Amino acid sequence: MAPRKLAAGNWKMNGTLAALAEIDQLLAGPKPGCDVLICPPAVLIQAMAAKGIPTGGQDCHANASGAHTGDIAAAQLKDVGASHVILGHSERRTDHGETDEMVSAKALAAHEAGLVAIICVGETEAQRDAGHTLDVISAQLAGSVPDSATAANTVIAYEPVWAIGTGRTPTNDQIAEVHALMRDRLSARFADGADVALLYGGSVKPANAAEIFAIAHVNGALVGGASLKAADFGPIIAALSAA
Ligand SMILES: O=C[C@H](O)COP(=O)(O)O
Repeated sequence: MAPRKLAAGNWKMNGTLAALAEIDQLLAGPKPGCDVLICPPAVLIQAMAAKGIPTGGQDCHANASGAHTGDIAAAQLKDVGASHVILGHSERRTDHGETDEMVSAKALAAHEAGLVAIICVGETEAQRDAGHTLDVISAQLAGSVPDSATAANTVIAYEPVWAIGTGRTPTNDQIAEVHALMRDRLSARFADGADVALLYGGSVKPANAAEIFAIAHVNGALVGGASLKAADFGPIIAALSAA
């Protein structure tokens, strides 16, 4: 089995019920040649899933239930229609102090609840400038991906922190280097590591999508800002379908 192609939109803390109509219209067209997923704020998951839109969460707690005010369990995401959950996004790692160990525990909880975990890794600009990118990615993969991972329940997203929301992207060679490393590491550790989908994320837009999707071991994208507008996300889905 080859990795499945996935165009995943991360709405972050954006969007309202009114925004669902636009994305609904986009996905109502002919079936694309790739999987499409929208990860809206948690309060919109149920309404989005009810429209038949493949939907994911942006975080979950490592525990199945309990006294954790403000948190959401993986099974609760699943209960309202989510199929995936983004974990370890750099904004969670920075804003909420999430460590690799915490991300791994959350991913295990997601797997146990029957969700696909989209586990994010990525270096800061300082780490890249210091020549530490490959070491950082290796350590994040080793620490954030639990032993329960398979190609069916896990997707890895490479998101250089400095490329998120900045309009800057790595060179094609830089993306290729990290994706090849991730493929090697996953293949060495997991029997079906060659089939785990690897996404690139960070300032993906219609103008650069086709070029990024042509890079070896790039199986799709985790798209932030450009997933909020059908006029932008549509061409990205089309580029991945054609890749
Ligand atoms: O999860 C998505 C990423 O953080 C990328 O965001 P962006 O496409 O707005 O740069």
